[in-house]
Amino acid sequence: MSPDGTIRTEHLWKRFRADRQRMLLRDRVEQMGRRLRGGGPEDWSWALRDIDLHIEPGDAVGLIGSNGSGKSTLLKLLTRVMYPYAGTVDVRGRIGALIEIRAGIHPDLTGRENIYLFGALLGLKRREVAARFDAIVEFAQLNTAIDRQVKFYSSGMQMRLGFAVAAYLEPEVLLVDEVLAVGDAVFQQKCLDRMREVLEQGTTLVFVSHDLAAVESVCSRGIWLEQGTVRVDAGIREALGAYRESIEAKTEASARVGEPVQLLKCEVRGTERDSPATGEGLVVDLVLGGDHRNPAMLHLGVSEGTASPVFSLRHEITTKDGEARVRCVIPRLPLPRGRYTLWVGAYGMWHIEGQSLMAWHPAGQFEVYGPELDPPPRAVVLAAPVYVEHEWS
Ligand SMILES: Nc1ncnc2c1ncn2[C@@H]1O[C@H](COP(=O)(O)OP(=O)(O)OP(=O)(O)O)[C@@H](O)[C@H]1O
Repeated sequence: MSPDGTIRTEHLWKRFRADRQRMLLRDRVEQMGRRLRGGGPEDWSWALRDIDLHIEPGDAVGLIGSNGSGKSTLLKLLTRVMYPYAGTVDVRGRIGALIEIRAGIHPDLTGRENIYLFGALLGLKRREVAARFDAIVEFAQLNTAIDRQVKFYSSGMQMRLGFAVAAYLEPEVLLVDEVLAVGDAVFQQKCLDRMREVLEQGTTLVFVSHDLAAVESVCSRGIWLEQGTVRVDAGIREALGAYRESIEAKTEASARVGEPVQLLKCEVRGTERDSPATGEGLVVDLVLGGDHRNPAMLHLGVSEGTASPVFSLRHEITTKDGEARVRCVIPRLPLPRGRYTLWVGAYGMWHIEGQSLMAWHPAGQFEVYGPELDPPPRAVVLAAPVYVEHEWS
């Protein structure tokens, strides 16, 4: 028999009625028409297709993937708030889960009652819950609100209570979906710290988040879901690298034909040598084309792959005779060693300010040579890599 903390799924399939999703009027009319014509087969869409997973006790797994790829559905099947269409789910040991803010929290009960109820559901004795009660209230920063009915809590308070309960009642498996989306920065940091603590105690963690830096800082294994199937299951860096590359490729693939401003050429190099290096000069040469006569604002950004740049710069341009040549020189590049993506976009300044003339898109990748960043302490997540010149004495 597998030890507590093991998660195993075999040939897991889950489907939903497509018409259960939000429908437009035109979809409803079409659906009614189908029914009137004598029914016809129901529309199903597969949220998970043949998922085989094996997670060992103490593993820290980051579940990543675009919206609708099946991450939340997979967590719901693991907690059994939903059942699969086919296949088996086997999760050993007590499960602490924060899947939806309100999941498992009863609005008419007070915070205190919810904590005891949740503990009882996990099979803990009242005494065992009492021993952890103060830690939960302190973590969730609820103080006197703990004796108020949960329906009067803000969504942030409910989330804090939900996470504290899930993470402090010593589960053997902790499943966490997007906790970072609601809390403020300090609370996000506390959640990440707590996840690391429970991992050190041997708990198995499955963490879903779109905050890839946070996932990387907590997880050692990454599973990338795409359209309900496992696309990559590997070490966290490898999985995140592959996922980031695919995001870029997709953005690039969404063709920019027909836009008023076109990027005709883009070159990135160092000033001292061809390859850019930390603390040395960087030159970006761009040639833009198009028939846009009015001035436009050109934005240029550098990212680690996702559309959110580490920094962005802007410059006013005008395309004369259908062309504009722009050079941007950054005298001392503040980026550590790594692979980066250059993003560009152009936006209108007159008539309709901010109108997209060339959508924000990746224009190319470049490698930076130089020192690696000093690793931060375990409890800290770096949002973006910046190399800061410094001296110690
Ligand atoms: N209760 C439901 N009824 C109908 N369809 C659903 C239901 N729950 C999920 N789906 C569908 O299943 C697919 C997977 O959804 P899921 O919420 O698991 O994705 P996700 O990867 O968690 O997305 P996100 O990153 O947006 O949270 C989507 O197409 C979604 O519309």
